[in-house]
Amino acid sequence: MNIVELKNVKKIYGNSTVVNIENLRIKEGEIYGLIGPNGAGKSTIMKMICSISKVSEGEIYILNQKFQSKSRIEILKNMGSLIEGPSYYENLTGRENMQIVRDLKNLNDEKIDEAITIVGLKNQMSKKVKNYSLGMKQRLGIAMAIAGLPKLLILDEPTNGLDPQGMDEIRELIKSLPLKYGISVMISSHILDEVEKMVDNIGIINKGELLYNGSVESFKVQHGAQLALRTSNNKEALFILSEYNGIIEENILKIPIVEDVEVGEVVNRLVREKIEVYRVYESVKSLEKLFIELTGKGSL
Ligand SMILES: Nc1ncnc2c1ncn2[C@@H]1O[C@H](COP(=O)(O)OP(=O)(O)OP(=O)(O)O)[C@@H](O)[C@H]1O
Repeated sequence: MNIVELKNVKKIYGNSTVVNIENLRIKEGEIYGLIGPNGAGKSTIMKMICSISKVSEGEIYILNQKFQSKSRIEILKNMGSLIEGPSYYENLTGRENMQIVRDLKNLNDEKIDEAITIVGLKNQMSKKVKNYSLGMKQRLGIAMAIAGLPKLLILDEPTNGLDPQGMDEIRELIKSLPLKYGISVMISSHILDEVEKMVDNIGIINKGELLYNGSVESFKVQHGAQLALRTSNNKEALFILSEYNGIIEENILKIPIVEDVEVGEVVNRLVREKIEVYRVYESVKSLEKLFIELTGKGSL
């Protein structure tokens, strides 16, 4: 089942269309990464999914239910979100903040304890939030969003500003949510390497449009896999294989991936020209590089 589906969704501000998505689907049980540079439209998409911002055109379905004013409250019960930072009270303790969430969401203490345990803040509840580290604050924000175990959790750049250890903790936490607690996750980021490690599928977005939607692996195969060769004379080899428009990077000759049969031919041609081939392997570009190629600019 799709947990989220966007059909021909547009967000228009005045004369500018900042989001224009024909089709975007997130399956139940997956972690989906929405990736794009600043201003690409990630927050706007998430806000529309959470019904914080109105859709200008098109339809959004959550768990196959169309978002309409009459179904809104029922649908929102199945969702938790953390968009534009958690909204906690710095001068209150973690527990007091969670008690506010308990009352707002009409939950019991058990549900609150469950959320606190999932995010690993059980021993930090009596501290005031202003004394929390940034990572702890993010985890508290996630606890607030997952209290009551919603079916879908929406996180806008949750690892922003965290140190590597804090990032790792949040990543591990997010990774545990679908299998252990049945929570599907939609997460946005402009730092691709971070997301790559935890998502099942990605949507690459630029200027409000979805440029790619699918697995990280098939994205790499479609856009990034190359044949890498280490030879006795890369420059000569590059010339011999000139029709491939290859490049030499760090002493490795790289050409766009060719069929298996063609790989043999490529090697044979080089050997015939007295070039020794020491190594042949498939090299995959980093998502960051692919992203720059696809959008024409860096993501940072
Ligand atoms: N209330 C608004 N009025 C007019 N334009 C807006 C409004 N909110 C957002 N935008 C525009 O919509 C575009 C998408 O913004 P959005 O915040 O969704 O991008 P983003 O991908 O989340 O980027 P960031 O990571 O910087 O938050 C931007 O060009 C932004 O200027």
